[in-house]
Amino acid sequence: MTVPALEAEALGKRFGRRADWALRDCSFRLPAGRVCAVAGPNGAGKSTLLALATGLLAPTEGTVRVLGTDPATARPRVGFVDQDKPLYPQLTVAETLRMGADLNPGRWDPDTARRVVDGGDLDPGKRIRSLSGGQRTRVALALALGKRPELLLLDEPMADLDPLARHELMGVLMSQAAAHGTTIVMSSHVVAELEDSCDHLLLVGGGRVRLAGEIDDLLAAHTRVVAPAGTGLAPHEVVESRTTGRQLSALLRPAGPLPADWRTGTPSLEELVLSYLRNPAATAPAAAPETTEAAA
Ligand SMILES: Nc1ncnc2c1ncn2[C@@H]1O[C@H](COP(=O)(O)OP(=O)(O)OP(=O)(O)O)[C@@H](O)[C@H]1O
Repeated sequence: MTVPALEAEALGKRFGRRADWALRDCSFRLPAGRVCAVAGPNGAGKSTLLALATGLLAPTEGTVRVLGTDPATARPRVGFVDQDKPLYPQLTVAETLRMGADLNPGRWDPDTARRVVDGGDLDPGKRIRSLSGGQRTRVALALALGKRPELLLLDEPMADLDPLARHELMGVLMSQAAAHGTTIVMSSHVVAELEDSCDHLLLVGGGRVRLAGEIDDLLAAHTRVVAPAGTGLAPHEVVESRTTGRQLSALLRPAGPLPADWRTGTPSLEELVLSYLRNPAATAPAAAPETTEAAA
């Protein structure tokens, strides 16, 4: 079995003894080489999970292993772009990239870093403090990618980019993943945006991992159905059901063949995610071995 890129075991974090848990009972395994979406609403625990993986936060309970070791040891092999994109405001773009090269001797890939910066027509002589939010994101991504990380952790990387820049930078990320087998983990609220790029999902809600696994497997395990109101849905696992007039609509995990007179369809990733988030009591499907496993 290959070493997972990220592995959490009963991981939990709370900020202070009396505080609520920001993240709790979080267990999953992300194989290397995947592009993984970390989705969930505001305050779900996405940033906390990424900060624990970088070692910037210490767990209150449980463990997280990164590239087969502890987060501090793995740090030289990990790139991280924080939601706040911390950069030195007084440095120019060129000086920032030089700093990236100095901090990563033997690993630094100047061509990739320059390609990311050039894609935004950024003047290398401009100071970081005079850049827009989206331009800073571009520099932060250039720094993280120039490091040639084996694992790239991105917290809301696309939030302040315009649609063109988003598309272009997503392309850069995907080509990096394909060329170097980089594992990418990126958080976002916009699930539809991740559907085309990501092959794995970690859905965090209320501080717990609600769903985890290969997106294709998760979608294939669920069916959208429309049946006459009052239809019994047993023995199927119901994630969500709603009756409007004479019609019952539901998202199920079928336990066997469905009646031929039900209308059925495969949900979109967004439908799946929203159904689980609207229904906190819905349980996750059992994970397949050697894919991301949730045991929340
Ligand atoms: N430094 C901190 N001190 C105290 N509480 C914190 C701290 N950081 C996060 N929290 C709390 O932990 C919980 C999870 O926050 P987190 O930032 O991980 O969520 P998130 O899913 O990234 O949210 P968003 O999508 O809004 O960025 C929230 O209730 C938040 O208030």
